[in-house]
Amino acid sequence: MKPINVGLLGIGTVGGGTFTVLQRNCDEITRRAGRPIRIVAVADKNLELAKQVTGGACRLTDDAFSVVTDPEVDIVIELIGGYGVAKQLVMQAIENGKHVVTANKALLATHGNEIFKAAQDKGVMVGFEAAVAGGIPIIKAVREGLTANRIEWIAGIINGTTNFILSEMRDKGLSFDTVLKEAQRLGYAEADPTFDIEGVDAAHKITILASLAFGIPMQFDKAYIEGISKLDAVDIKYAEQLGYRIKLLGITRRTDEGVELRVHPTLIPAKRLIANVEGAMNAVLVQADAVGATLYYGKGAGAEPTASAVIADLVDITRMHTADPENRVPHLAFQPDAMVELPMLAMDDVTTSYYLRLRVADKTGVLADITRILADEQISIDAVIQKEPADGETEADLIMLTHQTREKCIKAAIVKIEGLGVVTGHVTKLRMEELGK
Ligand SMILES: NC(=O)C1=CN([C@@H]2O[C@H](COP(=O)(O)OP(=O)(O)OC[C@H]3O[C@@H](n4cnc5c(N)ncnc54)[C@H](OP(=O)(O)O)[C@@H]3O)[C@@H](O)[C@H]2O)C=CC1
Ligand SMILES: N[C@@H](CC=O)C(=O)O
Ligand code: NA
Repeated sequence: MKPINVGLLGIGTVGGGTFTVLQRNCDEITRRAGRPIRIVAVADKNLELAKQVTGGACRLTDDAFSVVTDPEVDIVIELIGGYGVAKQLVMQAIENGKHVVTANKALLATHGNEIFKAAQDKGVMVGFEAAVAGGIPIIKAVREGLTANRIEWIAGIINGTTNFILSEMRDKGLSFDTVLKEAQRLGYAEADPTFDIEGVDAAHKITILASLAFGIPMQFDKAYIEGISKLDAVDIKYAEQLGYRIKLLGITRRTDEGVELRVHPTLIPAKRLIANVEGAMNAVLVQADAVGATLYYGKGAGAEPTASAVIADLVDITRMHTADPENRVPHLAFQPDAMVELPMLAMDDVTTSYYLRLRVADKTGVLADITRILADEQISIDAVIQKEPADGETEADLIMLTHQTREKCIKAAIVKIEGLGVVTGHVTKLRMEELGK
């Protein structure tokens, strides 16, 4: 059977893993794809690295544009990253009639609408399984496995680096910087690790999932994003005492008023499976009307787990290569008037429960003042813990869990609470999600 020819752009962590797994499992992959998948060209700025990984088994170049114009290439795999040259390469590959596989969630979340439109017009496929939750086949699950369902919400631990940092800090008492360096050494972190830490990478991924789930265009610019850099170890401890774990979650939910799209540290009941996802592992919980809740768990980062998803797309495209473009699985389920029917919800209008931590004077009447402010904003309290002041101190931590309320109400209450003379400094606010019954 005639092989399908692949051009690989970028042979770093994921590119290297892809080359290795394709070679190692060559026979099985060929059998499953129905024909051999052959890497005919590799482009990387570092030719020495390319030589080392490939053993010189194919054409090597430092000019990625020569690969996307190469008439011999059927599928281009983009594993360079970023939105600059990667976008030009992907657009040129499509323009030249080549199918594309990419792990680049930053590129898709910000330019996906343009890329998928170009691919649709040209009748080529764009595979992006590796772009969300690495090796977990979540794109396939949402696009194909759950296709009968009306998806209600998706919540996921979709950044391995931050989950690894939170787990290692909690379990081993290691410092943030030490664990981040380890995540970089293990190849989990983005080229710019602030994308991981500040929640941007998770926001890219949840933007893609929201598009797939609700049939809306990618709207990364409307995502609310808060990372873990301001998370305090004391809140992780108090959350545990209250029976919760703090995880950086990407959440998207269809409500009557619009679509929520948000990333922030979130308290989750410790008994939920997803609360026990540790290290660089990812997990995505999908709530859908027919099937109910389904949970997908696995490695979201690293060379071979991500390669597994890249190669799954290669095999898919190889199988569908000859199918009529009109009858392939659509890239996304775009609906022309989805924007009107399903506007994106501003963060102020999102409803959730909250964990509040305040530093208060150890005086009578303090709690009454605070609860009055919350009541004025129609916020009801679920639980309160007041810590004893440490020896020699006159202030103590007060932790409150609220029932569901709107973000704008909690913000208004916090402004008033911070204005009380008995409250020192800022109120720490973390969001909570029950994620099931
Ligand atoms: N690492 C992971 O676990 C995961 C990564 N991803 C995504 O996969 C993509 C690749 O990530 P990763 O493999 O970690 O990144 P790496 O930095 O390890 O690999 C990228 C490679 O591309 C090379 N490169 C950069 N610019 C060019 C260019 N203009 N022409 C040719 N080669 C170039 C780099 O060379 P040099 O180093 O010399 O710049 C490097 O070898 C990114 O989009 C990332 O977000 C997705 C899921 C998981
Ligand atoms: N930096 C990302 C890599 C995979 O997408 C992560 O840590 O999850
Ligand atoms: Na995936």
